[in-house]
Amino acid sequence: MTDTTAHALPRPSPAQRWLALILVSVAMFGNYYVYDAFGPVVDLLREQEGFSYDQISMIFSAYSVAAVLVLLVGGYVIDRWGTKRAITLFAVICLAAAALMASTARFETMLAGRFLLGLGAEPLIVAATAVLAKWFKGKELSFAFGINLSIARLGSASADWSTSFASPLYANWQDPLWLATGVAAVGVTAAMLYWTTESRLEGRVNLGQADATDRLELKGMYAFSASYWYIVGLCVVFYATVFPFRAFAIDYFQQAHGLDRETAGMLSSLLPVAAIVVTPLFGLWVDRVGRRSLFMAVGSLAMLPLFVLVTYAPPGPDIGIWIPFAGSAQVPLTLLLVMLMLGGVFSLIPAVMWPSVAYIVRENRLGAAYSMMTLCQQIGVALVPLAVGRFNTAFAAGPGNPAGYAPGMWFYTALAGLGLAFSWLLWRAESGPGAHGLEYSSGRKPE
Ligand SMILES: C[C@H](NC(=O)[C@@H](N)CCCCN)C(=O)O
Repeated sequence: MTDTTAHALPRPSPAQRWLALILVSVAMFGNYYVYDAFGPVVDLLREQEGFSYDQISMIFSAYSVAAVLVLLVGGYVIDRWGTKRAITLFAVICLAAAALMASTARFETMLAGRFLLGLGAEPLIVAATAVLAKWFKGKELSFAFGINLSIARLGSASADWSTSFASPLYANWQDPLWLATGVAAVGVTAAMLYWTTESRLEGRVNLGQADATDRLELKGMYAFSASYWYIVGLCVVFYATVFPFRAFAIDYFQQAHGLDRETAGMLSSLLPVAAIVVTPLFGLWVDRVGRRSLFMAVGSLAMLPLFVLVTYAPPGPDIGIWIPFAGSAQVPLTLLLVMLMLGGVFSLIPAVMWPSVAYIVRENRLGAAYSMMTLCQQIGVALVPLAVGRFNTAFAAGPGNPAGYAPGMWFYTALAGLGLAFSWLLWRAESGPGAHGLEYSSGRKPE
């Protein structure tokens, strides 16, 4: 179909747009569920299969190594195959990865499974973004992105909640991973339904053309401003702290704080649950008042004491919590407050940080800017768990020696300090003459 013929067609109706959004979001739900299904079985792999913390960290990092490699070529696949085929292909890769990880407790197989997951999951996120741009461009695009991310985070929370609603499966390490494979199959089904939907509507509605994927080319990166690189720095240390902490959190709460798996799962789920609810609200607030770099600095400052608190502060009284789908539990006040604070930071920083790039980088370089940011993010997320695993092993962390987890927590604190330094540098740059308007609601200094 020529561009002129496409423009003569009507834009998709709201019902058609929302159907596309739901299908793509279910595919993302499956993606995030599989990613986070590994954390709740860490203790079982250690106890039943004799995995060391070093091996667990390597498995976790294999995702990011694959992500770094695939981010360099993922855009080409999407361009060549089109979003509807690409999204299905990547969802099938996630399904194969989930099945491989569930199939056997051989270290090399698990490593390969997690690597395969990185090859499928990261370009699936890129393809999902391209799909939303196609259907929602000029119509509630930010809101659609927000809903998509909230449904994806529901996948993360559900993986944590599975320690409650699927507790009989946790008699062994394998069954929870088969459940994750089932969820990945639901994701593939959603991706295929999306393929059918788009194919049926082709020639009947004007789906326009998502902007050609602005590929990641290393030449030209020097042209990005210092403010962009400060945001990238914050992105790296922020996610390299939060994602590895989440990966080890359920095991950590069990071993170092004596919680049972269900309670540890519920506590860990507070992070994505808070983000589901609060991220869009922070987004709306910041759009209204601006002050983006200040908000990032405040988020970084709030994160700084949390890992020290969780290590050294007295647990305080037990508090009853209730979470839908997971049930109720008694959790120590200190852990509850720390997780709520971290949930707040996990809502605030992503809500402000990702959109801020759009104010700093020219529109035609945005794709490359986001790809570079994600690539750097994944390098950090690959390296930090290896370091934390090394600390845990070297200091013999375990239920008999909870103090052995402290060096890992100090490492997270050091990263949070680095995040504060990056956001302070950004705030300083954005308060001076070369500012990009991050501090203004409109993104521009009022005349
Ligand atoms: C928006 C952001 N997404 C990412 O950082 C992805 N590159 C990695 C997602 C890993 C799966 N849980 C986010 O989730 O905040």
